[in-house]
Amino acid sequence: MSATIIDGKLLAETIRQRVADEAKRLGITPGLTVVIVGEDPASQVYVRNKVKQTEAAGFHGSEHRLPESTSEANLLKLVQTLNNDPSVHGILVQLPLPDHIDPDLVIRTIDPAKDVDGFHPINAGKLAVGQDSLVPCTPQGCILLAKTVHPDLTGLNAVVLGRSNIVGKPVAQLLIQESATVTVAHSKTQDLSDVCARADLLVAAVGRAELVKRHWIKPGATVIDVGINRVADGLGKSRLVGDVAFNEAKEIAGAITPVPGGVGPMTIACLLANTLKAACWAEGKPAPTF
Ligand SMILES: NC(=O)C1=CN([C@@H]2O[C@H](COP(=O)(O)OP(=O)(O)OC[C@H]3O[C@@H](n4cnc5c(N)ncnc54)[C@H](OP(=O)(O)O)[C@@H]3O)[C@@H](O)[C@H]2O)C=CC1
Ligand SMILES: Nc1nc(=O)c2c([nH]1)NC[C@@H]1CN(c3ccc(C(=O)N[C@@H](CCC(=O)O)C(=O)O)cc3)C=[N+]21
Repeated sequence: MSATIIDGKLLAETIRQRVADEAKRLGITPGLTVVIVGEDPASQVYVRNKVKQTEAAGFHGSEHRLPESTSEANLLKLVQTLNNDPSVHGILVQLPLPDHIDPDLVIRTIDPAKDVDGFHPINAGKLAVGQDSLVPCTPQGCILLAKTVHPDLTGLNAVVLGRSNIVGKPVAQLLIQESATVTVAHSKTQDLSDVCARADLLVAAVGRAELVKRHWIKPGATVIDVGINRVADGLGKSRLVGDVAFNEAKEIAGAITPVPGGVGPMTIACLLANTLKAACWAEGKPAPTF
């Protein structure tokens, strides 16, 4: 039997529409600023989509492109200027940054109230202790996609493959909050395929093209594929694949997200939702949830 393909593009569209409607209803024009240093190709894809969708939602979008050679001090100065600009409700500094810039220092410099990525230690800490915060976008997207299959995640055996601060760890935090039973696997995990094969819900966020094979998946499981990996298509061009070998995985999974068209679009939808939340806080209005 072939798995249900979870349509992230469609759900993302629905959420973006709701966010746009709420902003309009509240009479707020949220402002989102993206800062990009250098020319990382993954970031280019993300920024292209983001800019289109920010404007389509009626938000104010702006972009700062800095050359690869920009100094850390220069970037920190820009972040401080944006922190002090009341028309900017959300600040996103594209990662990865060039090697001469410390990403943790940059993240810590962003005002936590404008940290729409949810990467600041204040926001990571609030998420860990269950306080209202700006929650990382991709992990929020993963939960919303999983809930299209399992509206209640209580008691499910969830395996998160990957333990990064931006995806794996916050996904695990959100799943704990949803009362799933959570295992976090990573590059030091023994018997990785067996661990994954026990999952009712498998979230793959490793950044290894098509690492997760058919036999890693429990029959009927729900698979959320976070990976965005660009590989050669053999015809001199490139295509995107996930961390899951989709064609074989869909033969055994109960439901699976595609790449593209799965988690990626949800990340941007949740970014807009976070920006609206930050704007509501700034204006002293109650923030809607999605
Ligand atoms: N769809 C979207 O919106 C987004 C997609 N992404 C994509 O998600 C993927 C993961 O991103 P990110 O979390 O930033 O990546 P990181 O490289 O920061 O983390 C990767 C994690 O996977 C683990 N890992 C790597 N290789 C293996 C392996 N062979 N076996 C087991 N575990 C392994 C690492 O383990 P260890 O800790 O032991 O090193 C680490 O915990 C990437 O493809 C990225 O492009 C990222 C953000 C948004
Ligand atoms: N500070 C920061 N925050 C991030 O959230 C962040 C980042 N830096 N750096 C790069 C990664 C990667 N990422 C993606 C988000 C959406 C798509 C996306 O929209 N993908 C679509 C389209 C892909 C295509 O067709 O080109 C899809 O999967 O369907 C891709 C990649 C966010 N990231």
